[in-house]
Amino acid sequence: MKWHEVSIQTKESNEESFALFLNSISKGISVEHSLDILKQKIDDFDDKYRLDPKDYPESDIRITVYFDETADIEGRLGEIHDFIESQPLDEKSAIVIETKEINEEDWENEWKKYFHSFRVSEQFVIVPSWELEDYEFQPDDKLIKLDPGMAFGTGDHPTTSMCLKMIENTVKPEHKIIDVGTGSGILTIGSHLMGARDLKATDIDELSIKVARENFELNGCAEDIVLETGDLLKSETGTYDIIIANILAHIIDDMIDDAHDRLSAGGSFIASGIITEARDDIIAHMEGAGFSVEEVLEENGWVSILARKA
Ligand SMILES: C[S@@+](CC[C@H](N)C(=O)[O-])C[C@H]1O[C@@H](n2cnc3c(N)ncnc32)[C@H](O)[C@@H]1O
Repeated sequence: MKWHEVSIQTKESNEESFALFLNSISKGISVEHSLDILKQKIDDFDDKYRLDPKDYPESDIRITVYFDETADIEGRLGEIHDFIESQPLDEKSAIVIETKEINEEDWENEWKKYFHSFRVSEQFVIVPSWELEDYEFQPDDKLIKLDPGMAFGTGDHPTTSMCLKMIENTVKPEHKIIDVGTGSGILTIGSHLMGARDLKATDIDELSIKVARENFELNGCAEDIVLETGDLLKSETGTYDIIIANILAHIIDDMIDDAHDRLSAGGSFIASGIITEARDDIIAHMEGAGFSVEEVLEENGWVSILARKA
């Protein structure tokens, strides 16, 4: 299978606007940071990784989207140019757009250049499958082994890492959990590492289901997880102690009432993928539906909310 790869280099301050827009016209995005930014974010980055500056974006970030071979790529590029024209973005004239056609197998190798092991929370460490042998972990580390393939969820996006922090503090072995929009499966794997064994992961995208299945096997947790294609909570009939969803604000908004219905008394809703501008509306909707908001994390224009059913 061939894919059209479209990558956009720009300022980090434009990430949120691009992420929202590109997620609305594609199945998912990846974001790579420049060497300067990575060095700020990851301790001892220089020592750990062999650095070839050619592998990293020259601008702050490079956002990449993939369209399958049947997509009207000229039309998509037109939409991207219209978006740039119409939005108040920083340093528009410096935005660089590049396109290329790639084979699926090549794509998997491209990923490996940019995706490295890193600590995402006190206990969770993300380790790509090809770095497993080299990673020197601490006794209390909980390793999420990952090969994200073409699914969203490497852990380096704040919407994912904030969920993992909430999972670390909330999930107990006795909890029954559903991860809606599982992507690479990362949040379900994190929940399994916290001891939960009654787990369900769903996604609307078949490719994510395939990647999640492979990652569950890589982490030795596939047997404890029901993995299914699904649209939000629409066909769910069970009751859960924790519902996790890292999608987008308007989609989270659509599922608040169903989440309340599907939670046991005292159950938790971990909702992420919410832009700061939508935070207050989402909180108001949650409170109106009968939730009490217990924790709000914010990073880089993104918000994650932990709400409890009374
Ligand atoms: C931002 S990614 C999150 C992936 C992963 N859970 C994480 O935290 O990194 C959102 C995921 O939600 C899925 N998704 C989007 N709309 C959905 C829907 N209506 N029902 C279920 N999944 C959906 C997408 O296919 C994508 O895999």
